[in-house]
Amino acid sequence: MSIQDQQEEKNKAADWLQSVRWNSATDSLDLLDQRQLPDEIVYLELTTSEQVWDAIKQLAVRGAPAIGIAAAYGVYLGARDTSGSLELLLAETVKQCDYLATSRPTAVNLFWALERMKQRATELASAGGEPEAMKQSLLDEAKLIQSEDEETCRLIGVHALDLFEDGMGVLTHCNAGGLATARYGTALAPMYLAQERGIHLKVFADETRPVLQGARLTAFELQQAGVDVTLICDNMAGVVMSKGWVQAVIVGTDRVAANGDVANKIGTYSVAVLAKAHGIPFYVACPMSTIDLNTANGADIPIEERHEDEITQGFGKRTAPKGVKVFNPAFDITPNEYVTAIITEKGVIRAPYHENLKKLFE
Ligand SMILES: CSC[C@@H](O)[C@@H](O)C(=O)COP(=O)(O)O
Repeated sequence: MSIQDQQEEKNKAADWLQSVRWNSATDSLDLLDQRQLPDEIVYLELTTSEQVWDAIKQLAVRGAPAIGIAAAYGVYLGARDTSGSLELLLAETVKQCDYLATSRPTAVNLFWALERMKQRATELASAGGEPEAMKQSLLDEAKLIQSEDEETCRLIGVHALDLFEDGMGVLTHCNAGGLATARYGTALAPMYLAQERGIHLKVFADETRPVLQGARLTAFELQQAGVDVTLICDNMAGVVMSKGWVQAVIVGTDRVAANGDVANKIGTYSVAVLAKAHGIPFYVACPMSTIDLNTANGADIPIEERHEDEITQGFGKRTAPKGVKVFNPAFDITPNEYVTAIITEKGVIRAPYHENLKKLFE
């Protein structure tokens, strides 16, 4: 059975909540609408690349690896109705990749996945053959991106768990869990593996203002899995650290620059500073596809700014005066000196990041 078929079998049999699911019966992308969690489990049935673009923009699917996977399927959806030659199909595929790349700017996994789809399309077109076969191969590539991510996340979990001990308190920010990836997550992968192995970790989940990925998603998925999780407001991280309840912080990331600066959900930088002040290690977990050696440092990472309503009337209730000035960056940069280690599928990387990140790709 090919890896793509295995992915589809897994999808059918999944006993965990999948953020992204290819539905071969309807030839559609079934996306878990994360905006509706934890209240409702609703899958959107997407059949066009415009719908995928919108789902990424509106955070129906979010988290760097999951965005990349969804976009890869979006390329297929956008290109599949093209009729005519291989050249036309290639041109349409490239157009779809460029279009989907405009949905969100920070997570480099989006651009990584789209580049991979473009390269695959170029290879297929130059190899010749039937356009229909090329379309199928594009779909297979998207499935491959998804199944590889599952394995990658599991490996990240294995390496990260080596840094933790039974009974430790671990704080996390935002959601870098199964919902943000194909499965397991990055920062949450060691928590799932710890549970499989009977190791007890006590997780503190920051609620993560303004759109509460920590409360709605991290607390939800860990609770569903039976992991010991305590939800705190973002401004409580200092107090739980000062009480000695946290022995490690672990977060995901949307992009790691060549010098080890890390972009992640707004508020991550504050957590890193607090961790340093309390002598607590601050770990960043990510697949290698999140490391961007073409971006020299954090200042060069584009930071998405989102609508002011997320702050002034998030979830439909007005909580700030109309017309007040608002600043709403979705991400911040944690400078590399705050990062104790970066955990990838290939192992644990420590400073000097400039050299060690580069070595990772050699
Ligand atoms: C494994 S997901 C890593 C990051 O993408 C995650 O921590 C994060 O910041 C997500 O932000 P979001 O705006 O919800 O897409």
